[in-house]
Amino acid sequence: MLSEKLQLPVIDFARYLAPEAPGDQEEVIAQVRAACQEYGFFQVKGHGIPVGLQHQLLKSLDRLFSMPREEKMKLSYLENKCRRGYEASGMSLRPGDAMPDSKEAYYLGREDPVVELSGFYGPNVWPNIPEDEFRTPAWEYYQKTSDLGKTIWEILLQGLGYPVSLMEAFAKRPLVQMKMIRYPSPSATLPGQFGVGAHNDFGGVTVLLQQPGKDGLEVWLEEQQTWLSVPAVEDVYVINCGDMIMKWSGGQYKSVRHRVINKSEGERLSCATFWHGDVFATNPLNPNDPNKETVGQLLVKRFRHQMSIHKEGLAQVGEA
Ligand SMILES: O=C(O)CCC(=O)C(=O)O
Ligand SMILES: [Fe+2]
Repeated sequence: MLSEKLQLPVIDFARYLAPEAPGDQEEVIAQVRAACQEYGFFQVKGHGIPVGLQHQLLKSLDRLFSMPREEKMKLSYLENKCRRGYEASGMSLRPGDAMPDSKEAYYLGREDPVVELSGFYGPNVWPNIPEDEFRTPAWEYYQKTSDLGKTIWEILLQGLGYPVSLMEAFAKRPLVQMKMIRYPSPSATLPGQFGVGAHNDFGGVTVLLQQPGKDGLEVWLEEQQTWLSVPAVEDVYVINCGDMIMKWSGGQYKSVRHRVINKSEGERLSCATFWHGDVFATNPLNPNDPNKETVGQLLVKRFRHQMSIHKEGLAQVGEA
């Protein structure tokens, strides 16, 4: 079957980050544009994130999720204004899903000293683990993937003919959320239960690290009406566009449905960094867009019920 031979394009970012020949960067921009138009997803090598840091990050996830359940529950994201911290297995259920996700997760975001805008900005929650075993590698990794997310936004802008300078306003105080995830082994998963049920990512660019050798991510191919499995390859990132990008690019860049089924024996780790943009920024993918909806307003619309936003916070982002 055609779908069995299909694979998402693998794009070498070294040619964008450290071009050696004229036209190198333009080539990468064209490859990313084509992939986002066709699949809404692509893979990246030559991204500049050291493989040693990826290993350290996965080790820190292991360390975190191995904590006793009671200790993890003390860090619950539901108790936190900025929704940082721990989400237990069975907490995410999308409308129409038969069963909640089997995954457990831990959320980090920007490290701002005080809670602002009802929780859009604020400090992280750090587990009681020696710093060099969690906080230091996790934070370094957060920053590196955040840089990569920003680079991808720059490339997406240029793909539609816009200058990189638009990023100045868009990246003023960008909302960047990191979601560390552990999936139970297939034998500990209920029949019909997904690691993560089918969904579209909400916002901007997603930078995903899958634990090498632990396949699980599947992407919906509308034309073939089938799910495409994306192999978990060492040092290769999976990138995709969220709904905000699809909306703002007038549908030129796709946001595509995906899900996770842990296929390998044993647990599976992954880590996704979601790069959205400044709370007050408007559409950079069409600066003439008459719709002046902001990143913050779109986020509130989608997550109003999951966030701890009160009236005052809604007014502050212009969503009274
Ligand atoms: O764990 C994965 O491979 C993907 C997770 C995902 O799609 C998400 O958290 O939005
Ligand atoms: Fe996703």
